[in-house]
Amino acid sequence: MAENRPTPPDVDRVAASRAAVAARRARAAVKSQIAQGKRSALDVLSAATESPDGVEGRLRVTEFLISIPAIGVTKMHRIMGRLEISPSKRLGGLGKHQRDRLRDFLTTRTVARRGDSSAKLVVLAGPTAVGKGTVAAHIRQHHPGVHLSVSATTRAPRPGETAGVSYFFVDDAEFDRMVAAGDLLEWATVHNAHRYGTPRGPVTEALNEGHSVLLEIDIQGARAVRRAMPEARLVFLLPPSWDELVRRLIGRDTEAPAEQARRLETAKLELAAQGEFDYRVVNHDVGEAAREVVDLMNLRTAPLLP
Ligand SMILES: Nc1ncnc2c1ncn2[C@@H]1O[C@H](COP(=O)(O)OP(=O)(O)OP(=O)(O)O)[C@@H](O)[C@H]1O
Ligand SMILES: Nc1nc2c(ncn2[C@@H]2O[C@H](COP(=O)(O)O)[C@@H](O)[C@H]2O)c(=O)[nH]1
Repeated sequence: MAENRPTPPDVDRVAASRAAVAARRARAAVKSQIAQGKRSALDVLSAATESPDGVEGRLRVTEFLISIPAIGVTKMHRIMGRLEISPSKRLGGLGKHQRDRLRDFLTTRTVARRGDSSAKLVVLAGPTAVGKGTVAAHIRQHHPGVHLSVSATTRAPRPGETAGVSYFFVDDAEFDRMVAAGDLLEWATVHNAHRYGTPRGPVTEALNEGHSVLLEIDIQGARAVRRAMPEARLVFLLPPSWDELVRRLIGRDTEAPAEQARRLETAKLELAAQGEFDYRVVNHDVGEAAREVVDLMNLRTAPLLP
């Protein structure tokens, strides 16, 4: 009889295995809440962030994604690759940038799937001097329903530009801080000169509140948004011709000749990237181009690229 009594190590093992079973059941319950729509994936991610060793924090990212309706194994692997998260990671073990990418992905997916046709993330990009800023300013003035993201930049203000409206003008140290804190949805060094970035918070907040958001950014930024938020619509603004683009750049008279030449070199590469975009809009007339872009925010009239 005495030799059948559990020894202390046996008792520990039994307790550990009971705890493991209970933890597995708790994780299965969370997954089924997500699958049945009783709990949002964003809510589970927030709980995992707050308490990395809690039930949600112990969920593997792979099982978390698969429990989301309409995400199967193939799609899950594609998403993991795009978000650059290794399959062994648990929600609570994600680095800040990985967590930000996952949250951005879930936010745009949620907005897109709730069928709110008025809430779209649209990226307007195109070569230098094509008129992105002019078209964006026209949209700000005539289409108040569109939320225009205000970028941060390390370049100095130009005459007529207003801090907090045209850009948030910051120094290098502040830009470094924003990058390190994960405050930027994307950022890039543009024309080999200054850094520009999209503040993350206002974009996700506006989308969650059901507003359309327009980002007027360069092509590197557009590519980064596509990676972070695949539901975003990418619009490429084209000049009526190369000569007109050159005329606009020189006519704007905001860059010295050397900088103009550098921007035109970049413009050739940027024009070659137009095929990566979902839509193209030719900027013959500012009002018409602005209307086309706004139409695209509701995905109504403009044709999809082949
Ligand atoms: N449809 C248009 N017809 C004629 N001129 C235009 C048109 N759109 C913009 N412009 C002019 O072209 C010049 C460049 O426009 P803008 O500064 O908006 O370009 P951008 O694409 O924002 O440039 P960058 O990327 O270098 O900041 C400006 O002088 C602007 O007034
Ligand atoms: N990647 C990003 N590019 C941005 C952002 N904000 C603006 N831009 C682009 O920078 C160039 C130059 O702008 P300028 O005002 O100095 O002429 C232009 O192509 C903008 O679209 C941003 O947040 N991210």
